[in-house]
Amino acid sequence: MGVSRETERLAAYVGLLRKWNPAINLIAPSTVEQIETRHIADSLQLAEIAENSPGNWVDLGSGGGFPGVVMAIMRPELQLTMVESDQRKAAFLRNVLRELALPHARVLCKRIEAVDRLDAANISARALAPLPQLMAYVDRHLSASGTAWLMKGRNWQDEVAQARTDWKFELKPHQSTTDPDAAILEITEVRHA
Ligand SMILES: C[S@@+](CC[C@H](N)C(=O)[O-])C[C@H]1O[C@@H](n2cnc3c(N)ncnc32)[C@H](O)[C@@H]1O
Repeated sequence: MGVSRETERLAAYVGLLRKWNPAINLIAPSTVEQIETRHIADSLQLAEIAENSPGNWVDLGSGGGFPGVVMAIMRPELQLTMVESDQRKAAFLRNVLRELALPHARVLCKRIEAVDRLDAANISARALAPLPQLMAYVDRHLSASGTAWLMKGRNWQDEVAQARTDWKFELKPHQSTTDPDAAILEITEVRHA
C-alpha cells in the first residue's frame, strides 16, 4: 500500500518546520524533538474530534501552524483561514501552503482584534491566550451556531471558572491524549454573561 497523501504532507511539513525553526522560532527549540509526538499529535486529535463539524474553519494565532496546518492537511477541501500577526511566521505559513499544494487554506497577517468579523463555523486556538481573552476573540469571529475548539493546558478548569465571570457558553471538554491533564474545550452558544 502506498504512503497516503496526508502522511506525505505531514512529513514535508515537519521538514519545513525543522528547516526554518532556527531562523524564525516557530516552536520552542526544546520541543523540536517532540514535533510528531506533541505538536502534531495534539493537532491530529483535534482533527479527529472535529472531523464531522461542518463549515469553514479559522485558526487564531497559528504560529508555526498548530493546529491550522495539520487541519488543512487532514481536510484539504476545508476553507481554512489562519490568523497570525507575526510577519515572518505568516510568510512561513504561506510558504507551507504553497509547497504542500493546499489552495483552500489562506493566511491573514493581522492582529485578531483588527480582522473584520469572520463569521466562522469553527474556530481553533492553541497556546494563544488565557480563556477569558480567548472568549473575546471567539465572540468576535464565531458565527451564532459555530463551535470553538480551544486547546488548553492543565489549568483549564480554573480558566473556565474565570471565563464564566464574563461569558456564558456551553462546554464539552475532551481529555487530551498527549497529556491527561490537558483538554480540548468544545464551546458553543457563546454570549456575554
Ligand atoms: C505561543 S504561539 C502558539 C502558536 C501555535 N498555535 C502553537 O500552538 O504552536 C502564539 C502565536 O499567536 C500569535 N498571536 C498572539 N497574539 C495575537 C493576536 N492578537 N493576533 C494575531 N496573532 C497573535 C503570536 O504571534 C504567536 O505566533
